[in-house]
Amino acid sequence: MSATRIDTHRLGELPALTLHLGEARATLTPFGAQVLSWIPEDGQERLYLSESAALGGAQPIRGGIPIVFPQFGTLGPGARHGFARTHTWRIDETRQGEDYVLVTLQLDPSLLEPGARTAFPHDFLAEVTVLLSERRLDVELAVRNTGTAPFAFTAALHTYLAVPEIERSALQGLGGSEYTDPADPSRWHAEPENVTRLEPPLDRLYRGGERVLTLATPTLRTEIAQAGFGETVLWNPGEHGPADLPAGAWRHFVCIEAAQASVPVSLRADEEWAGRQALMLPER
Ligand SMILES: O=P(O)(O)OC[C@H]1O[C@H](O)[C@H](O)[C@@H](O)[C@@H]1O
Repeated sequence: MSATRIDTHRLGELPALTLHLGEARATLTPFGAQVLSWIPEDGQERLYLSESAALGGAQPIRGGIPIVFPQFGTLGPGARHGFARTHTWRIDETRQGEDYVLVTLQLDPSLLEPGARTAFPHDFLAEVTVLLSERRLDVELAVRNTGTAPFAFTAALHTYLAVPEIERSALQGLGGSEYTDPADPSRWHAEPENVTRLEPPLDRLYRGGERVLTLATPTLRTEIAQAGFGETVLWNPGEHGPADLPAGAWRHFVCIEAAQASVPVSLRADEEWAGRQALMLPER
């Protein structure tokens, strides 16, 4: 039996929780319901967090697993990538079993700054569940329409995976899919190769989600699966990236995002949608 525990602490200005299960651990903050670190039982950090990430509770945090909701990118009238990543979620539940540790966080309109509702004036309950087990981390985003009228949204789990050197990393499992530009999903291209070399700048949205991807670096292999989300986005800005990435930092991560971006999710009153991403150590 593994020892489980949840520690509370601070990261910069932000409150944080670290989930422990034996040697495995994951750290998250209620600001954005964002996972910031996942270290599975092999002791190797799998998530990238920028050394220049804003940890003041006002700006989005560059790294970990940002929750994108209710708008992916600029595909709508609201804030870029939505308001979920810049609001503090309520911790709804923490639970520990013999082989897991779980935290659930919630966001609803009562927690939003007034301006955030202008572009998305709907009644909703969003729930993020972070589940740590010895060899995997599961993150789920569930959204319920708690109002009386239908609404639509786009969303993603914008996961930053750490790689020692992006030039020596590859992603297996996308062969046979089609991809497009996430900012303008109109023209689609075939991806004939099953092993995608990661050559930034990279910004691609792939159709389909029912597959297991393997991120392979000279020293680490991580498997990535998703459900509910029908698309996968690969992103790395290359050397001309945003200001909250130090020089050269682009070489040390790739975003592999479980997304629902080009096709919005529509929910009628009382309907719920859920999407998940699992990060896993390969079978021994
Ligand atoms: O800088 P951010 O708002 O966090 O966005 C970072 C990136 O997210 C996604 O992957 C989009 O496809 C990119 O076009 C965007 O640049």
